Amino acid sequence: MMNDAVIEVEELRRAYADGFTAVDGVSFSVARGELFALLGTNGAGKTSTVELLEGLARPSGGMVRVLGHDPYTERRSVRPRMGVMLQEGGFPSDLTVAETVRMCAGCTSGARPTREALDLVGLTERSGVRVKQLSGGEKRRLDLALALLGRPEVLFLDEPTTGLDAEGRRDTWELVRELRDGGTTVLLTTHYLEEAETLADRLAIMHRGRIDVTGTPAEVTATRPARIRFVLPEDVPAGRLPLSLRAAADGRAVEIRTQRLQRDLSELLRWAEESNVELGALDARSASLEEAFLDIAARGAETVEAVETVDAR
Ligand SMILES: Nc1ncnc2c1ncn2[C@@H]1O[C@H](COP(=O)(O)OP(=O)(O)OP(=O)(O)O)[C@@H](O)[C@H]1O
Repeated sequence: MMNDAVIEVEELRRAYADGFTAVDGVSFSVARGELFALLGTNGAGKTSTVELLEGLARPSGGMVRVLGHDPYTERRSVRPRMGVMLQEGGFPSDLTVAETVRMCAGCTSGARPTREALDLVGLTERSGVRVKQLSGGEKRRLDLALALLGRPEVLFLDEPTTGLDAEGRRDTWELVRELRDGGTTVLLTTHYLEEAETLADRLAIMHRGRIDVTGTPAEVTATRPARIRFVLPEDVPAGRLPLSLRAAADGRAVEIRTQRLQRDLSELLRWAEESNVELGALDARSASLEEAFLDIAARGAETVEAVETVDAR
């Protein structure tokens, strides 16, 4: 593992009291100033993993280090240096926004001024409003302001943009990116693939307690084939397709999955041109993170792929 890793996880396991193993041998590391996204199907074990990193529970097995410390047994050394935005923040709903921030600032050493914290998340205008009157998205932003109060070195964001509208989501992305650029290490869980694709330096996709694939968004996407789809005219049997493309036909509808999109597409178009065949509903697209995700969700967790096991940074 690298020396400047801010988060290090090796063979991490978490079994609940009922015997269910929610985290089943997870390993990864996050370098200083890196933004790492943890994606996964519902119940994959993301929150169970992040809670171990935050020191909220003791692992059943394996190793966790945050800033070089065990976040559970050495919580006092680590907690002041981390910012945590849980999936559901619990704050007293009768206080106003500003009172809530001030109350939290009271127990945070070196806290940002209230005004600055609210400015960061665009809640300044709402500072006199009671928390219970905030919208869901505004509550998420207040959660984020609280996580940022102590200018943390490492920031844990559990689904930070759930419930935000498109503009709020983009504002949050911008802020998270600025924090990362300023040197903050960020671990983010999200259900929004676009969020991971845009923000993450590296990501991991979890499925049933394990990491199924990990790497940069481009590396993860590159593990999946591109796709060409079209419909053959009624009078052109699939048998007339070039040999290399024939296997993909199912009646008139053809779906070619390929690692060599340009080559196969050129071959197809050349053949169509020469044979004077009009391809219906022609659609060719590169693999996307969404495709990688859906493939993993549809598959078992039996095969573990690592497109990147050594950190590039
Ligand atoms: N206290 C608990 N006792 C037993 N099982 C639990 C407990 N908490 C969570 N689980 C189970 O552990 C599994 C992983 O849950 P976890 O919340 O970590 O997943 P997740 O990836 O964060 O899911 P989501 O995307 O739906 O938030 C789920 O099957 C869940 O039902």
